[in-house]
Amino acid sequence: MPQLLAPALLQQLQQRLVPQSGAEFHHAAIGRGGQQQQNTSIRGDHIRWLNNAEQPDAQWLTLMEQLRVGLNQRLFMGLFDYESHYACYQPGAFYRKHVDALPGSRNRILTTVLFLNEQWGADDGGELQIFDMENNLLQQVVPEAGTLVIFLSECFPHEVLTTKRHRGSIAGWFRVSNSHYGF
Ligand SMILES: O=C(O)CCC(=O)C(=O)O
Ligand SMILES: [Fe+2]
Repeated sequence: MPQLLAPALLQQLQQRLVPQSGAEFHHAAIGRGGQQQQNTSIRGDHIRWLNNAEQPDAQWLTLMEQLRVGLNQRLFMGLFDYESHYACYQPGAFYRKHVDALPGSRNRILTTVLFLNEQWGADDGGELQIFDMENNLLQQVVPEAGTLVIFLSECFPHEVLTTKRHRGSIAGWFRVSNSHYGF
């Protein structure tokens, strides 16, 4: 989906990627909970989780809350909550092919990626490639400001190609509550 957001909100979200904005980024890890580890051979981005007590984070989270309610009403997806982080990829960074949810874990259901980069060029790299479960390339998405990508977390392996420019995005996940299963 290109250009979904109001330009003013997009601009404010872009500002949060500027190092002087006061926002602290840290090296992203892979795995969850106690199994988290840094592995720069798999991903090289720096992240910061969005905070509902700050702007413009709250505006983005409000939009995603509206989407969550809409999806639940129309598609009965039972989405329980949403978490998201800003991600900065410096030149040379990438995120190798992965899925955002382990099959069967039923925690992360739907992935969103909003891109924050103005005038991305054909030679800038950093495209998001999306595959099916047989490893066929389905889409190659240019990380241009305002484009929002949404896909089922368990079903679409994806990869961020090595970027030649600073590359900003907000990745997020609609989740179901694990405690809703097994009763
Ligand atoms: O920034 C992107 O294009 C996607 C990042 C990603 O796949 C992730 O954080 O899981
Ligand atoms: Fe991912």
